[in-house]
Amino acid sequence: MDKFKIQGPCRLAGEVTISGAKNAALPILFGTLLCDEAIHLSNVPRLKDVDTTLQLLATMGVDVKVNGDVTVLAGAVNSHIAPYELVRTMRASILALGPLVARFGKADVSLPGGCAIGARPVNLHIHGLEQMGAKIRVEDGYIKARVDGRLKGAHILMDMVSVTGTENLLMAAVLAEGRTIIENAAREPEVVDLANFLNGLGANIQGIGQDTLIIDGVDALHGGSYSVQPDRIETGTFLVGAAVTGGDITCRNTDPHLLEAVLVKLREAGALVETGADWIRLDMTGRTLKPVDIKTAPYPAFPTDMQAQFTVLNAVAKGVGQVTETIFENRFMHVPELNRMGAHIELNGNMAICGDTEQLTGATVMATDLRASASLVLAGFVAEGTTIVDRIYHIDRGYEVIEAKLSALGGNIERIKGN
Ligand SMILES: CC(=O)N[C@H]1[C@@H](OP(=O)(O)OP(=O)(O)OC[C@H]2O[C@@H](n3ccc(=O)[nH]c3=O)[C@H](O)[C@@H]2O)O[C@H](CO)[C@@H](O)[C@@H]1O
Ligand SMILES: C=C(OP(=O)(O)O)C(=O)O
Repeated sequence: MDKFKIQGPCRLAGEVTISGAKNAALPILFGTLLCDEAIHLSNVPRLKDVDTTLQLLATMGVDVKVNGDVTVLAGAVNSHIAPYELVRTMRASILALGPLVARFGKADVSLPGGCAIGARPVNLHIHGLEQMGAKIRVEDGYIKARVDGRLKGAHILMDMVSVTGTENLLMAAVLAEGRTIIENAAREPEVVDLANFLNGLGANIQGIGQDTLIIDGVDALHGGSYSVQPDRIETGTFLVGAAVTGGDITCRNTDPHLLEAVLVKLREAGALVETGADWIRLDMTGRTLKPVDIKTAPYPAFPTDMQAQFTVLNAVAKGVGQVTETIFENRFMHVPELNRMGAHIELNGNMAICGDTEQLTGATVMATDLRASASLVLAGFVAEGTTIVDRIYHIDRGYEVIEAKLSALGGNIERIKGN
């Protein structure tokens, strides 16, 4: 297993180009299953999760060409099965369910395995599809969905805000007969990107970006081209990196409107933040980092995928900052590791109280999920001495060439190849 070796302290400064968003690219790639004509996608990040998705599509008979951009032709799909071997490495594989059952009337998708950040059930995905007429059994670890003919439009009230749940039902509704209304839909920018992509192929979705989506089903989608939106979480991670190292960075090819809640908190933390149409600069030179209270919640509130990075910010800042996690019940796996590096963070239920830290010191640390791993890398830049971050396959799932981007910004980080 690969590891990162980080020699701290170091300061991040310079320019970095932001990649396409993982959490938008994945649903869009699964959305190509809805259409039998060629679809050309640009700004697709080169990530482990994208490779897994392309592999999954290929096992179903989809023709996939990667040449910088990605061209997908799902004209000759010959399998409706998403097998455990691939699904276990990536929870987003559940997004095969809606498109397969909508277009082919059948889908066997392995239940995603347990994940470190919480139980993450998929009851809302299943219940919504049942309301649209699918018969669903869970058997041998697989969700098996069947429908005779087309799915039927339905009025669906989701009792929790679920990002991939909304995406699955949205994709299913696009080819269903009649009108589907999804209430309490997720409003995350990645849901918006998926909906815009589908409308570009001839879908009829209204209410995009709002919590009620109205979808009038169409008989078929046509081919087309789409460029995936910038990754707001990658952007936010780099910005926090500059904030905690007293740095000065500019993120290019990004969109400040996608991370307003994060920028508010970075300014509150004392950073100078400037934005343009497609760039964000954060300058912390000579400024004092202040702790900020954050509480994660569905968009447009503060994103759970930025919680671990802000926990590091609070650990490093002078004073006490409170981090409340309301989305996932087990998303503080980075806290004991940060404490091993000298942080003073106390866990109390879904709250982390981050006290004053004299100086973080390098240590060997292990992370169990993607953003936790990223937060440990940022902590390594602040720490005095050598930090080894183990199990970085989590990072490779979601950050494109992260060590190259961070090195170019002055981060002293190298990958140690494992077996
Ligand atoms: C690939 C992708 O886009 N992943 C993102 C997506 O995950 P994901 O879509 O899995 O997260 P959800 O929005 O579904 O989860 C929100 C909450 O709803 C619960 N829930 C969800 C579905 C369901 O059927 N039943 C249920 O109880 C979950 O356990 C969780 O407590 O949104 C999360 C919340 O913004 C992000 O952290 C992930 O990065
Ligand atoms: C939790 C995340 O991803 P996933 O839903 O794919 O596990 C994430 O992107 O932070």
